[in-house]
Amino acid sequence: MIHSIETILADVPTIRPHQLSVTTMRTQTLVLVRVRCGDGVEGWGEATTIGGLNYGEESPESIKANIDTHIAPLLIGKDATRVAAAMAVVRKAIQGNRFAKCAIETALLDAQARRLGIPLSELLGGRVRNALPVAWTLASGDTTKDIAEAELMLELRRHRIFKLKIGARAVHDDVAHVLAIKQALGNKASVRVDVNQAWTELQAMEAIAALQDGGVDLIEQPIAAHNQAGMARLARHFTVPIMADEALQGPLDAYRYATAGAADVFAVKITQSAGLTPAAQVATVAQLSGVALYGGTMLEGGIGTAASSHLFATFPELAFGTELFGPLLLTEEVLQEPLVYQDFMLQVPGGHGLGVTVDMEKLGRLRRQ
Ligand SMILES: O=C(O)C[C@H]1C=CC(=O)O1
Ligand SMILES: [Mn+2]
Repeated sequence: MIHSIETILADVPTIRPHQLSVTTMRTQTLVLVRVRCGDGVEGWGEATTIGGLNYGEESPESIKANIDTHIAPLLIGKDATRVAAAMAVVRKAIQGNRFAKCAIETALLDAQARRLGIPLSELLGGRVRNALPVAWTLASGDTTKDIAEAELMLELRRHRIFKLKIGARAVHDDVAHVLAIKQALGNKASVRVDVNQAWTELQAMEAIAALQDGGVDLIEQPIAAHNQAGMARLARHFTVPIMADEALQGPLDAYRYATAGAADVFAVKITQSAGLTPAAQVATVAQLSGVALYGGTMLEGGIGTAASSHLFATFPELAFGTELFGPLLLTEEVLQEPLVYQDFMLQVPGGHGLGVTVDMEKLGRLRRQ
C-alpha cells in the first residue's frame, strides 16, 4: 500500500554560472519525491527543472504544490505493487504536470524494483549496457574559459563530447564562439550546439551552414519547438543532424515529429516525456522510424540522473550518447555514494531499484524549510 508521498525542494549552487539562451543558472532547485509503502519499502523520484519558469511551464514550487495537493491524495492507500494501475489513475485525472508525473512514477518503480530485488533497468525492459557516454555542456559564456574547461575534461578522461549553449548572443558572435572552440579541440572531441529555440528559421539556415562547414556534429533545437515544419525543412536541407529537444513532450510529439521527418535525432528526457514509461515509448517511436537517439537531461541531481541512466541503458542504439552530467554541475551531492564517471562514461548503477541511496543528513541541511 502507498503510505505517504513527500516532496522536497533543495536549492544547490552550481559550480559556475551556466548560461542558456533562456536563463543563466546559478543554483539548481532539486525537486525530490519520496514514496513510503506499507511494507516498509521506499522509493525516490526527481522532478527537477531548469530556471524556474524560464525553460518549461512547471516550476519547482508548482510541482511540489500539485503533487502535495492533487496527486498524492489520488495515490495514498493504492496498491504499491501495481505501478501501472496507480499511474493510470494519475494520468487520467491530472492534465499536464509531466515533471511531477515523472517523479511519482520513478519513485513507485524504484520501490517496486527494490521489492523485487532487481535493478530498475530490468523493470524497463532490461539493460543492454552498463555504461553510457556522457557529454559536458560548455556554458560559462566565455570562449577562453570554455576551451580551458574542455581541455581539462579531456585530460581527466571525463568527457570528449561537448555541447555548447548558444542563442543568447548575436548569431554571428555565437558562430564565431563555436568555431573557435571546435578549432581549438580539433578531432579530439565532438562539438555540438544547443540553441534552445532562440533562432528564427532564416537565422538557423545561415548559422547552421557555417557550423556544418566548421565540423560541428549536432544541432539541437535551433528554432521554436512549435515550428515543426521549419524543423523538417532544416533536417532536409542540412547533412549535419538536427535534434529535437523541447519539441518532444512525449510519445505523441515523437510520433508527429517522426512522421514529418522533422528531426534526425531525438533527445529523450524522462521528465519532459512525463515519466520513464512514456520516455521509453518516445525511444521506441524513434527506433521504428529510423530516428537516432540521445539521452537528455534537465540537469537533475543524482536521483533523476540515475533514473534516466536505467532507461537509457535499455536502448539498443544510442548513437549520440547522453548528457547525464547533472550532478557534476552542482556543488553538493545528495547521494551517499556519488554516481561514477570514468573513461568518458557514466556507470549505470547496479544494486536494486535506482541503485542509489539518499544521504538524509545532507538533504536535511539542503532542503528548503
Ligand atoms: O538540453 C537542454 O536544453 C537543457 C540542459 C541539458 C544540458 C544542459 O546544459 O542544459
Ligand atoms: Mn536542449
